[in-house]
Amino acid sequence: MQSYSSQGKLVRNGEKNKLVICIEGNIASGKTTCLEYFSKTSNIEVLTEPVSKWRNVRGHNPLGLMYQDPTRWGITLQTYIQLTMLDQHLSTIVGTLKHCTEQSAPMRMMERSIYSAKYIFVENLYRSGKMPEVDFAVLSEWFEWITQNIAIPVDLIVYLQSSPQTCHERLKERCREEEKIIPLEYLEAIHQLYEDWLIKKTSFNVPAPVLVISADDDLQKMILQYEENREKILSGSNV
Ligand SMILES: Nc1ncnc2c1ncn2[C@@H]1O[C@H](COP(=O)(O)OP(=O)(O)O)[C@@H](O)[C@H]1O
Ligand SMILES: Cc1cn([C@H]2C[C@H](O)[C@@H](COP(=O)(O)O)O2)c(=O)[nH]c1=O
Repeated sequence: MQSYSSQGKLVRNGEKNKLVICIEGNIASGKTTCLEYFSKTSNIEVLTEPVSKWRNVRGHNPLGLMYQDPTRWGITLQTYIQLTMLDQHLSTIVGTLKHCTEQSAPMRMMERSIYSAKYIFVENLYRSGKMPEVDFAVLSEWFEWITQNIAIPVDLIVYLQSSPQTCHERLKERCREEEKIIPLEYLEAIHQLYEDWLIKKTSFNVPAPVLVISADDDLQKMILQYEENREKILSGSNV
């Protein structure tokens, strides 16, 4: 079922009042770990990034292909990520939902967003000269059509701000096969794009207020920070 917002955008019925929190941050900054922590809270629907789809679409691995040859496969991966992110934003299917007494949780926490896929990763491929102009133009046309015609509400962005060095260490520890070739410079470029977008606010539209949590700490200290910020996060506020 669908309806239209006052701006004429397509809206998924029943989703109008759901609070949407996006957890943003560099690769291996601790987003999934954060989502796993909050998944223990009642009435929160948790949606992690569909990385398994990006690693296996009908037997193909666009994530792996992109890291091997970004110029050839960047558009393929990013087109698919844009689709799967849109699907996540619009999905009415309940994610990891603990102790939820309602049919659909009043709050959704999701890992990244269609916005960061475009403003961070597509942008990085393009700026680093690894995405041909025509691929960037086609992806941009798709993104603009989607965001102009479909309501993709986000109420709060939680930015896990971490140093690229920390991410590099954690990435090596996590040891995802496709990511073994990621150099520190790649994480530095992603970090800079995140900082320009969410801290300096000089690059692209920021679709929601931003709550910054420093994410270089060990797990125990991160949990303390999540508890200190719990009320803000669950009320969708950064103040
Ligand atoms: N605060 C932390 N301190 C140390 N290691 C962490 C911390 N948070 C996450 N990790 C580990 O770092 C790796 C990346 O974390 P993950 O949550 O998967 O990051 P992301 O989802 O942002 O890519 C995982 O191996 C995870 O267990
Ligand atoms: C959104 C997005 C992600 N990727 C890549 C970056 C990482 O290798 C994985 C996601 O893993 P993370 O630990 O959750 O950061 O996917 C990409 O290349 N393009 C994108 O738009």
